[in-house]
This record gives sequence, C-alpha cells and structure tokens, in this order.
Amino acid sequence: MLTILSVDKVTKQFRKHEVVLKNITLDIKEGTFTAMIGASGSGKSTLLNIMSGLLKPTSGSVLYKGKNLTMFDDNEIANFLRNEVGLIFQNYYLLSHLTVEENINIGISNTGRHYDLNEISKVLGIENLLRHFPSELSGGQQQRVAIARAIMKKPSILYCDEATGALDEANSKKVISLLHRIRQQYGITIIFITHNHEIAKTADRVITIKDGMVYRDTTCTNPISVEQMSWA
Ligand SMILES: Nc1ncnc2c1ncn2[C@@H]1O[C@H](COP(=O)(O)OP(=O)(O)OP(=O)(O)O)[C@@H](O)[C@H]1O
Repeated sequence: MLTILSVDKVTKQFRKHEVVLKNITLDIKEGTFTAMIGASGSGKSTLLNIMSGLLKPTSGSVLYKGKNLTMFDDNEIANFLRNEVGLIFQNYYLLSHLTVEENINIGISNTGRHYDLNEISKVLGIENLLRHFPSELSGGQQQRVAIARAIMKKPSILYCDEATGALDEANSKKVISLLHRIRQQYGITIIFITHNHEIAKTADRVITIKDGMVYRDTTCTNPISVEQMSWA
C-alpha cells in the first residue's frame, strides 16, 4: 500500500503556551480508515489541522505524496485544500441561504474534476433533499450534505474532526457506514477523530494521542462492522 501522508518529528507550540504536540512521527497508507482517539486537549485536532495543511507545525514536516506541505506558501496550501482535501467537522457549516444542491456544488474545486451530483446524493441518501434548505433538514441529513460537499471534488484524503459528535446513535452509525462505503467505493483515505471507542473499532487503525504524543498505534486486522457496534 502506498504512503499518502508522512508526518515526521512534528511539534507544535502555540505562543506562550505549553508544547501541544511533541515529536509526532507516523505514516498514513492510501485508502485506509484511521481513527484518532485521546482525551480532550491531548492534541488530536491540532495534529489533524497540521496533517491537512490548515496549520503549520513549529518543527518537523508533513509530506503529502512526497511533497513537503510545511514548505508550501499560502497559495499552494489553498490549492492543496481546494483540490485534494475534504474536511468534515462536528458543526456542518452549511450555508443557510443556499439549497442542498447549491451547498454540495460549493465543494467542486477549480480543477473541474468532480463526481456526479446524482450519484453522490444517492450514495448518501439525500437525493430527495436537493431542493431543500439546510434549516429544513435534521442534523444527520445536514451532516450527510456536508459529506457530499466534502467529497464532490474527488479528494484523495478526507479529514473528519468529531464528524458524528453532534449526532445520535442511529445517525452516527449511518454516517460511519457511509464513510466506510465511500472509502471502499472511491478509495478515499479517511482520518477520523472521535471520542467514541466503538466507532474506533470499525477502523483499520487506531492512533491514541496522549499529552501530545502517539501513545498507542494499533493496526486492526479484523475491524468490526457498523452493525456490530454496541452503543453504550
Ligand atoms: N490556537 C491555539 N492557541 C493556543 N492554544 C491552543 C490553540 N489551539 C489549541 N490549543 C491548545 O492545544 C491543546 C490541544 O488542543 P486540541 O484541540 O488539539 O485537543 P483535542 O485533543 O483535539 O481536544 P478535544 O477532544 O477537546 O477536541 C489544548 O490545550 C488547547 O487549549
């Protein structure tokens, strides 16, 4: 399997604050689903933001397909984010004055390369909602629209920061199962931050961050299916 992302000796220190990330080194293989877990404040989002190019590390490097993201200028980062990266957060960040279809189309990058809207909306089960506005949708439906927007551009890598954090059990399971399906169908690499250990059990690999370091890094040869998840 090819390495899509190489994080090498990354540290991060915010001004006047303690060191948040301490010498993180890890590789991410193409087409895998990696869960990142760890206590609140351990540094997961900071690491994800550095891995996606949203944030520069204090030292160390992040190679994306061999290119050093940490050396990119603002324009190169903007192009990288626009063309290669999908981002999903706990809050859906849909634009309220645009329809679902218009929100999804925002995700299309200027490369012109994109999936077919009808296909993606069918995969995500939102094909009947395209003319609706976000306020008319449930949280789970809104998150599925946010996923559609994130993957329309055919990103190579999808970063999810607590993507199911605001959803109930049924909607969380639906979203996780759709993300696994998207990975299988389109080969998108997924990195998924979660506090939910059952969700982590569905991943190929679980990285535990503790006090800004990789505390545990487990490859799961036999991840559980979404149906096998027990929701505590
Ligand atoms: N822009 C910033 N300026 C200063 N400190 C920051 C900044 N961003 C994050 N931090 C600090 O870095 C530490 C790690 O934060 P981070 O959000 O990465 O943790 P996390 O593991 O994702 O937490 P959570 O699970 O609660 O989202 C925290 O102590 C936080 O206060």
